[in-house]
Amino acid sequence: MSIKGKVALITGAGQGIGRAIALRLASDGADISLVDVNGDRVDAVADEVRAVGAKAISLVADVTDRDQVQTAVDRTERELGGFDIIVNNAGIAQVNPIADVTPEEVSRILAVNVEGVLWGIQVGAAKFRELGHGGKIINASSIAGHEGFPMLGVYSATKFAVRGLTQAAAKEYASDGITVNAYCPGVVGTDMWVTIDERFAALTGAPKGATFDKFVGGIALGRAQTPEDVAAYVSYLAGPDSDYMTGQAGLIDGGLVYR
Ligand SMILES: NC(=O)C1=CN([C@@H]2O[C@H](COP(=O)(O)OP(=O)(O)OC[C@H]3O[C@@H](n4cnc5c(N)ncnc54)[C@H](O)[C@@H]3O)[C@@H](O)[C@H]2O)C=CC1
Ligand SMILES: CC(=O)C(C)=O
Repeated sequence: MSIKGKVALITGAGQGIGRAIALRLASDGADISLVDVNGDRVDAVADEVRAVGAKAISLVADVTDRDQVQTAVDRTERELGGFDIIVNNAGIAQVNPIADVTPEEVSRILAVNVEGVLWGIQVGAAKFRELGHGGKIINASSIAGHEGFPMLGVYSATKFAVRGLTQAAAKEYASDGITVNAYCPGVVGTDMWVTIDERFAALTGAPKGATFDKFVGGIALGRAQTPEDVAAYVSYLAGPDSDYMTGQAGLIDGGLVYR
């Protein structure tokens, strides 16, 4: 079944997993609103989406600012003629042992990974209600939202928080015909993992690439995940085949964490 004719907004769409989701939902038939703090990157992805044959707009917005999220959702509806799916994908990682975490770091990662998702849920659901129809809200959690990893403690806390928000929102918005689910990727070879690996190397003296290889070594399917692997699951969550699913945070990690 398809999402042909639907409009999807994706945050953090300038690269990595967000870019792959945009291209996948465009191939599935949706028009795409691409949101990121990096305007050049999101413009380039919009060109790629148009090459697939979908309509695309690129919007610069910081998900930590509710007003900017509101403007992005309003412009999406106005410029693409609807609003049906929001993917709250934008996120950042931080690597630090709990002993060394600073208040500034905590504030920043909570703002992006938790508040950013919260505003996307709140503003997105309000727009679905205003338009008088249901919708799909899809949030980025992680394997780190199911299991705490050393040096990734605060990041893990934010991704557990996304699962909590997803469950609560699923219950609050169910009667509006809005479903709320999360995706929990494993080890995806994006810039985020380059940064994580470099930071582990700097903190522990591990050779560059060793931390990434160690995580990948634990994956039952024997390879790192691609952004397209994640996008395939988000395609299911965005489409009608998942209409009877809400409040879930599914692991899509090649068999790394078992819950
Ligand atoms: N890469 C991985 O292995 C995994 C990633 N994830 C999650 O998937 C999501 C996407 O990750 P990646 O594509 O790997 O990351 P990435 O670092 O490659 O891309 C993130 C994008 O989000 C944008 N962004 C960052 N802060 C923003 C803000 N305040 N407002 C708007 N846009 C902002 C960045 O400019 C960038 O384009 C994140 O939520 C991440 O935590 C979850 C599990 C594994
Ligand atoms: C980047 C990430 O989500 C990890 C390490 O689970």
